[in-house]
Amino acid sequence: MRPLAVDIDGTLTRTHDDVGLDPRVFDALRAYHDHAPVVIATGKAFPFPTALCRYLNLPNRVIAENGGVTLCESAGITHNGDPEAARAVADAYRAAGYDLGWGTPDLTNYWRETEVAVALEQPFEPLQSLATEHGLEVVDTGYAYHVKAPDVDKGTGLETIAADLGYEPSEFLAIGDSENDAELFDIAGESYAVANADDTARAAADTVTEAGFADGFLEALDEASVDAAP
Ligand SMILES: O=C(O)COP(=O)(O)O
Ligand SMILES: [Mg+2]
Repeated sequence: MRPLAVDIDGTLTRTHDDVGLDPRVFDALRAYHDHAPVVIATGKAFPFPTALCRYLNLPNRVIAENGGVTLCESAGITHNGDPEAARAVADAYRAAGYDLGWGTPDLTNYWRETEVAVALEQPFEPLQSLATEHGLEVVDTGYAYHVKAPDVDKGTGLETIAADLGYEPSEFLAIGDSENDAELFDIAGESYAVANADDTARAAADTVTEAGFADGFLEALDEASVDAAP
């Protein structure tokens, strides 16, 4: 079986409004790990995927902050991107009278080290211009705007983790739902967008599942195991 790189929000969750994990994914991920490595690849800050690994009792193989932070056995923790520029964008956005939109405490950004996330209800245009001014880009995951370095993404994160595990990125199966998964899909050998995926993810994926959210994830696992692997 191929090693697996899987997104969290929109892929392991129940619906768009119920962002809780579908409990069926716990057994599915643990069973997958019995055969091949599992990498959690997310836009969320570092503690979220590491906590997921901890409570699934899986090794810490994590791409967080859209590649801004990675963790794997031998490489340990890596930091990538331009955290100063991301902080400068957040400061300028606030100085212009806008808010990151998460309330207090802001647990979306509290542990975030290399990028900044802004709630989708907040004005996009000023965020986009400030990001461009600072050499950054804004990615819309369907759950947040992420202000990040353009040369860092889940694909570059997978390069780090794959090398650490002794695989090529092209040996991986990737499953996700949004534009922050596109580079992961490009570099993986086999990729599935779940049915709720956005246009960018659908276009980048080899296959779009019939079912959405966790049902789509489980469907992708079934299909991928039929198609054998390296
Ligand atoms: O936090 C987000 O905005 C998206 O997270 P995800 O990459 O796990 O879907
Ligand atoms: Mg997602």
